[in-house]
Amino acid sequence: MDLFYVYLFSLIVFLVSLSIHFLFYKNKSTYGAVCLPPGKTGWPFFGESLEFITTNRKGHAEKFILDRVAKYASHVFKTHLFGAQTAVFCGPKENKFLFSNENKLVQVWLPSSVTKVIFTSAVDSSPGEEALKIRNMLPNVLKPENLQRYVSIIDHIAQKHFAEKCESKKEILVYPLARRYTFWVACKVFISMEDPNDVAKFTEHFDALISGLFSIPINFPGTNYNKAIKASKFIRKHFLETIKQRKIDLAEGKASPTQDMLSHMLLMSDENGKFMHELDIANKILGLLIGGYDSSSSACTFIVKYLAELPEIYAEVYKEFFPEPQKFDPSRFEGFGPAPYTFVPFGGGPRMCPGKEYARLIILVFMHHIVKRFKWEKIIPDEKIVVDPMPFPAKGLPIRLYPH
Ligand code: HEM
Repeated sequence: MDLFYVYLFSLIVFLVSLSIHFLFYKNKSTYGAVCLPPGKTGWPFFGESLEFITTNRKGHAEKFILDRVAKYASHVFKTHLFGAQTAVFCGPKENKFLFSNENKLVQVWLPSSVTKVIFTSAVDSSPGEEALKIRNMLPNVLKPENLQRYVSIIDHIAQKHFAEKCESKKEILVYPLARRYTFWVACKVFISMEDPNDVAKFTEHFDALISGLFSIPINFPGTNYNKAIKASKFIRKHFLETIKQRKIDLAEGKASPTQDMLSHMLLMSDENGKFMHELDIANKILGLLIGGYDSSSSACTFIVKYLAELPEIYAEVYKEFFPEPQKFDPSRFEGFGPAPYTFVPFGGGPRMCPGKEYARLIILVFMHHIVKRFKWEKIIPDEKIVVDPMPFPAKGLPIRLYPH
């Protein structure tokens, strides 16, 4: 599993570092001559983005980070990515520092190029305030009883996908299957969208958004960045229409208050009894889709990849994880786990991923369906891994299926 975690680790480091409004930059005038970490800020405007993107596309996302860690002999270095001065933090000590200093020494922040795609000018709060609202809202929307309600929906979608895409086939592409599955689940669970034509149209726009989100921010017709902005407008417009219709349906009793995240968000008020604006809701749903789509489908794909490479682990998974799963037996977690602050797939501290339980659920259902039905082997033994912005196998991870 090492490779996946290296990629995940570097992505986390990247996300964490991008989202830090670090005091070196923000409070320079207040603190006078601050001690900047070592590093280079590269070319004007481009900074080191081209090198970052190139190493990612070549499948060596970790190289950009590890080269600099070695060169500067430091787990903190400065660079310039996607139009923004950036400090990259890596290593357990540095993770601990970040996770325990949110809103004290560091604050959530996004490059303006990313904010321009995700949010609209009509939102007057900062990305930090937006993230805080999502963090406060999600536990309510994704609380265990709601997740429990979604299990049968998710299971139904997984069954449909495996029946349609795998049952009569000897070979399949895992990555497109995982993406299609996670996107269908999100469309249904977030906004009750299930018409195949709507979902397909939506997927196309969403893919354009994701691939332009972390690209060189040149807003010119034909660039990935320009396509991402257009896609984001299309998706938001669709969300707004859905939200308006849902309000009517809820008022007329044609929609259920618990049917999906959208109903929950519409009916949820803050401590002052204020409800969320329609545009606010549209932005939040878009943010959740961005946070959850690539990450979950990439995780599903890599689990399938590693289970093909590690048959002894597959055999254990097939037997299902624990001899007496219902028994209260905390000793099963004994032994040497990862050292603190070294294994942080969902981040840590106040910014820890608010979608982690939902993510675990959809990944688990996906794995349950594939493991229960098949054994498999990889068709391309050394398939290249590309990172854009999450890691994925360059040819989509073709596998040969062997039904049980
Ligand atoms: C395997 C799947 C996933 C992984 C590995 C993952 C990982 C992460 C990580 C590392 C962060 C922290 C980033 C930072 O500190 O800047 C994060 C934040 C976030 N994740 Fe996830 N995530 C996953 C799935 C999801 C899903 C399914 C959703 C939505 C339902 C989601 C929504 C979010 C949101 C909204 C944030 C921002 C939180 C904030 O800034 O306060 N994630 N995720």
